[in-house]
Amino acid sequence: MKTKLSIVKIGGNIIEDEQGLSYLLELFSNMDGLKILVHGGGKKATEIGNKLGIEAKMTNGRRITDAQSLDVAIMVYGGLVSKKIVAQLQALNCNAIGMSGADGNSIVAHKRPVKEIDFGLVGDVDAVNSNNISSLLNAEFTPVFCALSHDGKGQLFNTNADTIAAELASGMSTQFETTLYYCFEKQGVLQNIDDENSVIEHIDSKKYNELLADGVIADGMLPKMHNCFQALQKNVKQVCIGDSTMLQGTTTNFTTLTL
Ligand SMILES: Nc1ncnc2c1ncn2[C@@H]1O[C@H](COP(=O)(O)OP(=O)(O)O)[C@@H](O)[C@H]1O
Ligand SMILES: CC(=O)N[C@@H](CCC(=O)OP(=O)(O)O)C(=O)O
Repeated sequence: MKTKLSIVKIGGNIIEDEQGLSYLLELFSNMDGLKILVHGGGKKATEIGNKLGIEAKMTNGRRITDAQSLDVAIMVYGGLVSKKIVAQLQALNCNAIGMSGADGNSIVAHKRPVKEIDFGLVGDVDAVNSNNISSLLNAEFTPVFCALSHDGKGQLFNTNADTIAAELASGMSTQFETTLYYCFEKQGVLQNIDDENSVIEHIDSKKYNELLADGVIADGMLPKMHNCFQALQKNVKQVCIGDSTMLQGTTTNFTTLTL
C-alpha cells in the first residue's frame, strides 16, 4: 500500500491576511503524515512590482510575464513569500524547506508556446522529479513550493501556483496516495457566489460540466477546477476545495471532487 501524501495549496487572499495565514500554517503544521505546501502570491507580486515601477500586465486576469515581471516573481514568490512562510512553519516545529522548481531540479517546464496570446516567460510543466522530492520527505523535511519552474538550462519560469500544486500531486502519485487540497477564502465551491452557505458538497465530471454550462464557475475558479480535474485524471486520489478549517479534519463543509 502506498504512503499517504497531502499537498496543500494556499492562494493570494490567504497570503495577504496575516492572521488568516498564521491560522492556516498552524493547522497545516498539525496535519499528520507527509505533506507539501504550495503557495501563490500573485497579489503580492503586483503590489511589490508597482512599488518598483514595474506594473503588472494582465490579459483576462492572467499575468503576462516579461523579463522584468519574472524578476519580480522570483523575488516575491521565491523570496519574500516563501521565506516568511518557511520561518513561520519552523516556529511551529514543522521542518519546512523553501523550494522552487529549479531547486533539486524538482519541476521542469518549457516556455508556453505563443498562440493567440504571448504569455511571456510562463512555464508549462513537463516533469516532476518525484524521486528528489521523496528524498526530502523521507528525510522529514516539509517542502514549501512557490510558483516557479525551470527549463534545466538556466531559465526560470512563472507557473501558476494552482498548476504547480496539481502537477506536483499527479507527479507524486506514482509513489504516494495523494490528496490535493486547494485552500482559499471561501468554504468551498459555491452554487451562488453571493451565498457563503451554498457550498457544493461533491463535484464529479458530469456536475462540473453542468456548473460550467450554468456559469456557476467563473474567474479564478475556472482554472482552479480545470487543474483539479487534470490532477484527478492523472491518478490523484482526491481533490478538496475549501477554507483553512478543511485541514483540521473535523469539518466536512468543503467541496470534494472526483472523476
Ligand atoms: N462558484 C464559485 N465558488 C467559489 N468561488 C468562485 C466561484 N466562482 C468564482 N469564484 C471566485 O474564484 C476565486 C478563487 O480563485 P483564485 O482567486 O484564483 O484563488 P486563489 O486565492 O487560490 O488564488 C474566489 O475568490 C471567487 O471570487
Ligand atoms: C503564470 C501565472 O499565472 N503565475 C501566477 C503565479 C502566482 C499565483 O498563482 O498566485 P495565486 O495563487 O495567489 O493566484 C502569477 O504570476 O500570478
